[in-house]
Amino acid sequence: MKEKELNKIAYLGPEASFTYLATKSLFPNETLIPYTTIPECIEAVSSEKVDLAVVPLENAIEGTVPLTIDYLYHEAELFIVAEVLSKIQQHLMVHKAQKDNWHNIEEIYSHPHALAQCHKYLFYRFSKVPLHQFSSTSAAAKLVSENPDRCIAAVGNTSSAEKYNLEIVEKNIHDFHFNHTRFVVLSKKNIRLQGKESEGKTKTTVMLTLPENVSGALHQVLSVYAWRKLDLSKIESRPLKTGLGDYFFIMDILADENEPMMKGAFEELKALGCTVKSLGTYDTYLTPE
Ligand SMILES: O=C(O)C(=O)C[C@]1(C(=O)O)C=C[C@@H](O)C=C1
Repeated sequence: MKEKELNKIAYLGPEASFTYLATKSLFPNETLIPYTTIPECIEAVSSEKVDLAVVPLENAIEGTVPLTIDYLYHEAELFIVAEVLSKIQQHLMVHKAQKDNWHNIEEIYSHPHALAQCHKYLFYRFSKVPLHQFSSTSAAAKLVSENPDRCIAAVGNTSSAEKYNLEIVEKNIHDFHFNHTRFVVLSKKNIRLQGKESEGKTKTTVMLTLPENVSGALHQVLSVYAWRKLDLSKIESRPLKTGLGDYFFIMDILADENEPMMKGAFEELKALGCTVKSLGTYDTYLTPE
């Protein structure tokens, strides 16, 4: 598929969310369409309302975004065609009408991942203030902008503060300095995003289940990769939702799925009784800081 055909891109919005910034950095000239939730973004690309969707997959402090991983395994037949890594800085913001009153904040709104990234700050500084989970950081900022009379705050980025005309009253409130989020670009087709300057890293994401009641099955799976010198950059398990103790594994391998060693690995995994689902091979992009 030629890149000029990929012109409608869904993202977790509204405008100014971290996902928006990641999407805009990779697709500056395309039509970006905001959706309220991750499942809505995934559904939009699955039903071909859009060509691609960009959603968060993993954060350096909070780990995997379960909704994204679980939808990719259980609900959708999609491929990852690129990943974008973004630096994340969280700030506390209020309506400009409340800027001198912010020590009396009564409620704080943000995306659950953003609240969790600032857990220590919020706990020590605003321990009695209720925290409300919202669909995104920018949706929380928009809510604050629509309520000038309420002394409420949002946690989010500087773009949200600018877009919704809010006052940042405390900067960099995330608990750990190294805060990055990994976003993935999803497509119905197993294509590779072309024509953009990538970091030069190639990655393949695989989801697999182990054969039942086989001792050492995970060890066998890891040896399939190990003797071929295929470098795993991530392994994680998620519940299969069929019972306690039932899991699927997500593995990222730093290689192209079309390499002979990778093809051999997939064949061997299947012969061992694993189910293997590849989400495709893709490149890594960075958003400018
Ligand atoms: O709320 C946003 O701004 C998002 O784009 C979502 C999201 C996430 O799901 O992790 C993205 C990056 C940050 O880690 C916090 C929130």
